[in-house]
Amino acid sequence: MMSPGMVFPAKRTTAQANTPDAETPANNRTTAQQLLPVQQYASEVAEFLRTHKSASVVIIVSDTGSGKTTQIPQILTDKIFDDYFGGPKRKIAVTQPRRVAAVSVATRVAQEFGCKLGEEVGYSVRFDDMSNPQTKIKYMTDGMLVREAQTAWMLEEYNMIILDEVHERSLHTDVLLALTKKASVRRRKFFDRQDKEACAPLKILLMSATMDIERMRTFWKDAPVLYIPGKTFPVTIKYMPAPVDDYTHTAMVAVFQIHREEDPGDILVFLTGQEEIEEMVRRCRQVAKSLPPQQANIQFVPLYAGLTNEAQMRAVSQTAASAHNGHATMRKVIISTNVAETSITIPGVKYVIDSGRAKHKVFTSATGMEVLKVEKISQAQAWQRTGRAGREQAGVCYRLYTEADFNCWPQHPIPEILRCNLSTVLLQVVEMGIEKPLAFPFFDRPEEENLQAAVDQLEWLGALTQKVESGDLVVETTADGKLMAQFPVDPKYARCILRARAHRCTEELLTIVAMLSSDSPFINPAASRTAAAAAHEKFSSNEGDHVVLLNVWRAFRDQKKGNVKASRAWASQNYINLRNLERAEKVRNQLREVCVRKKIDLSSCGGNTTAVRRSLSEGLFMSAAERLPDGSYITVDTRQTVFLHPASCLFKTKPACVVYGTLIRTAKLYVRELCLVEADWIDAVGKEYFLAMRQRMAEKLAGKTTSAAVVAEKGETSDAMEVDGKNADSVI
Ligand SMILES: Nc1ncnc2c1ncn2[C@@H]1O[C@H](COP(=O)(O)OP(=O)(O)OP(=O)(O)O)[C@@H](O)[C@H]1O
Repeated sequence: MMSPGMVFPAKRTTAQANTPDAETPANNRTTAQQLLPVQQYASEVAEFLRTHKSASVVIIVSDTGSGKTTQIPQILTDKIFDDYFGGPKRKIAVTQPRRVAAVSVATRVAQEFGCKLGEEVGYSVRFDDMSNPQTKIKYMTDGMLVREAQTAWMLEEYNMIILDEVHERSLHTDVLLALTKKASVRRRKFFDRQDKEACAPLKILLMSATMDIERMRTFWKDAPVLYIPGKTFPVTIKYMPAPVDDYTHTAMVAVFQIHREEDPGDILVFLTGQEEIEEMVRRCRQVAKSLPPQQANIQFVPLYAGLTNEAQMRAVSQTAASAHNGHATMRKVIISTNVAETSITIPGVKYVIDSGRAKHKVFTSATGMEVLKVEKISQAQAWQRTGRAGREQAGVCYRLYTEADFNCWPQHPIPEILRCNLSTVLLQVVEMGIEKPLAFPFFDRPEEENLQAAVDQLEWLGALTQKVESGDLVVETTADGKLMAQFPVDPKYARCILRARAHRCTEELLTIVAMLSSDSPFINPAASRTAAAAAHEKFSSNEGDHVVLLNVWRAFRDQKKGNVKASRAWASQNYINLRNLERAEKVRNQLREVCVRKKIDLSSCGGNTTAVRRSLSEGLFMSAAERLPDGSYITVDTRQTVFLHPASCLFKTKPACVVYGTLIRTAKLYVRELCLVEADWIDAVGKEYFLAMRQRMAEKLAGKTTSAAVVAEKGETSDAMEVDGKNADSVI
């Protein structure tokens, strides 16, 4: 709907748009760039910003694929904007909710800009920075910008922050919405006090194809909106005539039907999670083996957040094999989670298959549990997925749900901030000097109970103290909390590293936390599962999955003393993914740097893995489960029934007490990344916590407090891994 302040420029032709004048950004773009709607309206963008020069925030909305992410930042580097920015200095941060988008878009824009990646155009994602002080356009994950804000919350380094894909309402984007609002007010004050050199005003630009414009405008007090019309290429939408029971099976049928019947063009399939994707890739490869020779030109590539940067980039870039040059070519099928949902262009993709589902975090403050669940997506997300087709040519999107179903979905996703454990982000916010986190101007305020739960958790972890002053909750980070905030990991793992000082095993904990922050080091090829399992057996441990990771790391490190060739041979013999280990090594080096910088004692326990488990127990005591006499497991704090995940090395040994890294709900509530601990250890650090939690649960049961579920557990939550395959012979 049109709203006041929204500009609909008159349709322009390419020729008009490219007429150079002093008011129009210089046009040295390629023809492909010039054809993009955003480039055709470059002079309107300039006019819009000039008109609203004094506004700290502006909004640009245009269709998916029209050129917001790649073109707007480039246009803004033009010298005609010197006046707008208050001088020639230009540094623009463009945030993305996901790593793969930040890296792939930066790579593309560097090419278009004609520079080496990491120079004028760069990126910064967790554990990987390709930028330098001269970088003008820095694509970065929203999480990285929040991290930078920890040391400079006014973001003085930047003239402009572009919050891209703002519709997605990722946790960090929401923090940045509030933070940039505060920073822009403060910087304006500095500027007006003539401190112009020190701090230019901060400009904020919000972009998306599918944002809730009215709400954004309200939050920003009537921010002006520029709507850029125009599409790149049409995308035909096809719905299912009736609901499907098993979307992975239906997706597979659709893939092979497209391959058989439709024109060349790559296929992007949206599923929900790593296991489901790997399983579909495996089954597809199996089916592909029995295709007639003339149809054998098909390859399957997984894409999910846990893959290394390199593996992700391979999935999203056009390989020589899948280049469509007019001849019968290899058809690439990318099977992805929602990491490919926004911003990125995967060259060659003509068909999108959308399962209509994604794995979301759901947090219940009553139990303190954050669980990953498969849920239906929102309409905005469905449109973003559709938008991955039609970027280089006309496309088709197959929606594996009915139109009637789609029409009932919410328009926008539930913001992550309302559905996740807030402790990590709260620690960052407090470290920025925000002492009253409950009064932080969140775009959508998390329930007070949820915020309080996060503050409590951080207090239990020893990261902060809290007190009530004049009716406000005031928090202060402890010395340990300040250190914990330095590590780019969940505070509970930062606490494990800090506890390792007392047990003299910081080196080992750095390894484990780095390995947990990277993808699995194990390879399990379908064709040689038994051989792989036998090879992995030598790293096994009856102390838990963390010690297994440590064993792999130690074997890897010993191998590294030999030469590269020997290292490769070792990895291949042992079904180990060397790349993932190398990534873990990089992460480890960064964590170690934090220790060196902060003078955290670095010690090793050698073979004494009890020290390692003890450190883990002291960081993860809030995630502990114990065995009951009947062999089942419950969580120690809130007495929830859980199941040990079959992939854990402790699945068969059924220990009396464990701490765990993740909870995942499929048909059952599973705990994963298990470590064997003594009940006494967790009691020693968590006794008061357990008492408090049990008391709280008892009060709730007695109905003394109100309901605490943060998000109503709504929508279908079945996980495809648990659903029996149903026949769907033709879906398109
Ligand atoms: N890596 C790439 N390879 C080929 N073409 C690309 C690539 N990246 C971008 N493009 C082209 O640039 C166009 C604009 O992409 P861009 O990401 O800037 O659009 P957008 O408006 O930000 O889309 P979205 O809202 O989906 O993020 C794409 O439609 C595509 O034609």
